[in-house]
Amino acid sequence: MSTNNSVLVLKVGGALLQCEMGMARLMDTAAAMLANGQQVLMVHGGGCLVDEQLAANGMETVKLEGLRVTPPEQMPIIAGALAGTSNKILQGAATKAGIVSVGMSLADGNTVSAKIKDERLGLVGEVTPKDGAYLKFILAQGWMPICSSIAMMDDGQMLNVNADQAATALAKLVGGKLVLLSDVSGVLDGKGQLIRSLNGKQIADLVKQGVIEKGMKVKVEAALEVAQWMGQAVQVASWRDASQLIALAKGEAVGTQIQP
Ligand SMILES: Nc1ncnc2c1ncn2[C@@H]1O[C@H](COP(=O)(O)OP(=O)(O)O)[C@@H](O)[C@H]1O
Ligand SMILES: CC(=O)N[C@@H](CCC(=O)OP(=O)(O)O)C(=O)O
Repeated sequence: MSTNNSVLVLKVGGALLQCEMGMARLMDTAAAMLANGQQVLMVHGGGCLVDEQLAANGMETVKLEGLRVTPPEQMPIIAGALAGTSNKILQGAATKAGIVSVGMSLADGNTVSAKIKDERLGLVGEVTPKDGAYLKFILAQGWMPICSSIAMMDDGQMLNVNADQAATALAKLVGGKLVLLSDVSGVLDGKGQLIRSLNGKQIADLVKQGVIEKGMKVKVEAALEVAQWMGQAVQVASWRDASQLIALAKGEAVGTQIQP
């Protein structure tokens, strides 16, 4: 099991929240890591829960290159689904696994700076690292922060941040090792086969060919940014795959390695 000093930043995608067994397995893995002295920071999405909540309120989901267009009238529902329901579902699973967690969002503790990313996307945020004191305090207690991707501007306006991009900013802030866990075993090629390793040039080619698209495009670009920042590979793997979780806990490479 990995015992290095760096923080493990685990980002989990929203589909996990609809899989009781997946959550239990992941939290058991995290509990074992924490018991071993590994600091773990969990960052989560919840895109599918947002889709459901918007539909239940008669609202439409529009995405542009993997990012949700966020009109002001949708913000309360999106914040409720991400900072509320998704965050608390995960906290419940963590608690059940014996983990002491702190549910939080990007808006807490002066952790990041947030601004509007692109006017065409509405209230979608772009965040940069600001102050790591709050997170470091939580981590130093052996507790696990569980962070949603709702951020806030200086004027108090809430913003919706893509959760992979949220994880990017937090990984940079704590100088952590980033692992992006999704519902697929990693980046897949045109034939559905797992690609073990990718560099920036290969990513650009696969995006151009349309092999990497939507949420995965956002994900690999976020991964590449951190890989280059940290000078070490970022992993894209699956929370679904029990063997990948075991390998991850041992500090082994899993899924796709996004190379700096
Ligand atoms: N080349 C690819 N390899 C794997 N998944 C891909 C690829 N291109 C697009 N995708 C899609 O990206 C999804 C993962 O991105 P996303 O839905 O944002 O995940 P998450 O919610 O876990 O962050 C996959 O479920 C798949 O539908
Ligand atoms: C701006 C933007 O796209 N925000 C995302 C935030 C949640 C997310 O990223 O969830 P997943 O990790 O499950 O995809 C959204 O509203 O869906």
